[in-house]
Amino acid sequence: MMLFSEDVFRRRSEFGGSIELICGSMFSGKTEELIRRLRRAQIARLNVEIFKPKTDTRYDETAVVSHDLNSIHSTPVENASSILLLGGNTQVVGIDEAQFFDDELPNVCNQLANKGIRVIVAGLDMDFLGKPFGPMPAIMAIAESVTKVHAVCVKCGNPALYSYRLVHNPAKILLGEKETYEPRCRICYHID
Ligand SMILES: Nc1ncnc2c1ncn2[C@@H]1O[C@H](COP(=O)(O)OP(=O)(O)O)[C@@H](O)[C@H]1O
Ligand SMILES: Cc1cn([C@H]2C[C@H](O)[C@@H](COP(=O)(O)O)O2)c(=O)[nH]c1=O
Ligand SMILES: [Zn+2]
Repeated sequence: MMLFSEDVFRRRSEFGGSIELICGSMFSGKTEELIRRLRRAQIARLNVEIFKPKTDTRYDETAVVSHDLNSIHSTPVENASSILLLGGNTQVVGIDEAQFFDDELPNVCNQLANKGIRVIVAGLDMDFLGKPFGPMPAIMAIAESVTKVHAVCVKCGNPALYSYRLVHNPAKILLGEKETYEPRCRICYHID
């Protein structure tokens, strides 16, 4: 049984580049799924480079870290174009917290994939208002594979697709964890 559609897809694109997107709310397992795919690539002895935006300093300056503290080394970058400066023998590129990158990110992903690189991107599809977040919709449109993962709604236990902000702050970007956000399903998100 195939658990992830990306596995089916990879058989077809073994020798070519591609873009895979992992999206969902906070606590939905995006980072864990990203790390899982990247570790498998490392086990296959492929040259893997991982990037995250410099602004995301939550758990660690240089590592991509999941809420369960599973981690993998990464390079923090100032903007999307910096990702193109990677070493010449890179075969797989991982990008976490893609929603924080600038609008060049889709173009950067396309350039890498067109060079034969497997690009795996993870990020929030919606902000706390339920609006599409940054470059995520554009990456969705150009990706070969899109995996939407769900957290567990903290109110009712159903699959959650929203990140509910618990504090009053209208800024789009507000780093935080459980004290600031909780994952909620459609019904519980709209209740209050
Ligand atoms: N409400 C929740 N629903 C699902 N997972 C949760 C929840 N609260 C905490 N977690 C933990 O968060 C982990 C996922 O973390 P992570 O991959 O960093 O998520 P994301 O990158 O999507 O924010 C889960 O494996 C689980 O242990
Ligand atoms: C919804 C929402 C989230 N953020 C911030 C909060 C966290 O620091 C990250 C998301 O991290 P995760 O790996 O997906 O858990 O994004 C934000 O700045 N604005 C928002 O609207
Ligand atoms: Zn709910």
